[in-house]
Amino acid sequence: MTMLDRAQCAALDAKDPLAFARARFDVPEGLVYLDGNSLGALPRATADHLSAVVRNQWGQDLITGWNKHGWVDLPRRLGAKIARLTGADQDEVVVCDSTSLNVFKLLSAALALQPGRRVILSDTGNFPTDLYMAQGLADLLGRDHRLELVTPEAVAGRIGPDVAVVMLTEIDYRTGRRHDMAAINRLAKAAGVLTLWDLAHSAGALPVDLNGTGADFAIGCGYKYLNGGPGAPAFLFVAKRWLNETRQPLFGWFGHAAPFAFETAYQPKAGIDRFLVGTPPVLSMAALECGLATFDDIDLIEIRRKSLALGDLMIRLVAQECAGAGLTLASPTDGGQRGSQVSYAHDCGYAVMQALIARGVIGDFRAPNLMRFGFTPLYVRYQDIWEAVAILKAVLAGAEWRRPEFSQRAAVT
Ligand SMILES: Cc1ncc(COP(=O)(O)O)c(C=O)c1O
Ligand SMILES: Nc1c(O)cccc1C(=O)C[C@H](N)C(=O)O
Repeated sequence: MTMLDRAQCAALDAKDPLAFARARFDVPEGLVYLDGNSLGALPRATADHLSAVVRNQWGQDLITGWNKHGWVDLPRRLGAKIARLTGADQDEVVVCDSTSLNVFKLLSAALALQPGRRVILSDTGNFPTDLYMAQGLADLLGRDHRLELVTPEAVAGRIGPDVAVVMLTEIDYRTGRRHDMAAINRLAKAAGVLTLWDLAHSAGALPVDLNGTGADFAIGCGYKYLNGGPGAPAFLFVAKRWLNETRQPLFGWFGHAAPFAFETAYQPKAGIDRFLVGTPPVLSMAALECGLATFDDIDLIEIRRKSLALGDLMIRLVAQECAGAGLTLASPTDGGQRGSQVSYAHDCGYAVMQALIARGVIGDFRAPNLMRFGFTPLYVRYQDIWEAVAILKAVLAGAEWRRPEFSQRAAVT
């Protein structure tokens, strides 16, 4: 294979059809940001928009803002934008609460549709909060419900008549390995099993086709590829066929048929609104609105194409520049099996990542030994990958990562 150099990476940027989108973000000068899979970068419009919402809408219009500025419609308005990114209809998605809470709500709703089935099936690589919420719910239900974990490869074979729900994260947060959503949905449907997908590492990173593949339920994050800011509200999807069949157990007034009638008895609203609980966090939603606007006029096929090209480039450059330096690729080499990140195992991965961050290359570390690099095609350039690998090579060749401060674990990694 021919050697790649910086000039070739620059040439890829020069003909990148998504290059214009970087101007939609404020990425600090001199930084290579490869952690948009954990926290998306700041959209250029967010600070002014938030300031206007605070000063003009809240400051001037006070309580009248709920009607005057459509604050009350934000969960549906933003949900409709996420629907476009996830292959859903506009009335099937709503923005609310956190991913964890939405797991609880939708898993409860799904289990209630499956009397007589007791198993929640997931895989050992799933993100812990999803597993914890399922364990908590199974405890609460106390009717022999249980969470069963198998390896990702064994999920398809385990789908069967005792399984109520198969709950999976499409893209593994550690390795970027991708589940075949269409195949799992097909198998599940044939066995009478419902599906609940976590799209935290999918939404905004690759085209998702919830309805086309027959998904039943899904949830996802607003602060990763959707660029909604730290702690941005999450979203949830319920397929139309279940919308009025299901209820979730958190009977909050925003899910009530007539919240401002202030009745004492709960009556769920028709449609997706019954999955709302309480008052929407308007300022956080205003930030997420700007995050979602970064996708305006952008084709997700282009995003996927560039995301895979960035990942392939990283894999090729690391093989070329860092051979024998103790890195083992932990992500699929086949792009079709991979999300928008590449991870490497290294015995001292945490310290190496801290040394990289100190030199302006921001990725992250996941225990026990994985260094993660995420690619956000709207603002990551091919030259950034060159830069990241050149710095990785220098860090691995030197001794700076052995400095004691780089081994001290921070509270949040
Ligand atoms: C797959 C997945 N699900 C859920 C979460 C987090 O959920 P929450 O936003 O409720 O903290 C994350 C990351 O934080 C994640 O990677
Ligand atoms: N949600 C996060 C947080 O509150 C602090 C630090 C990181 C996160 C993350 O999103 C981590 C992320 N879900 C992961 O893939 O590991």
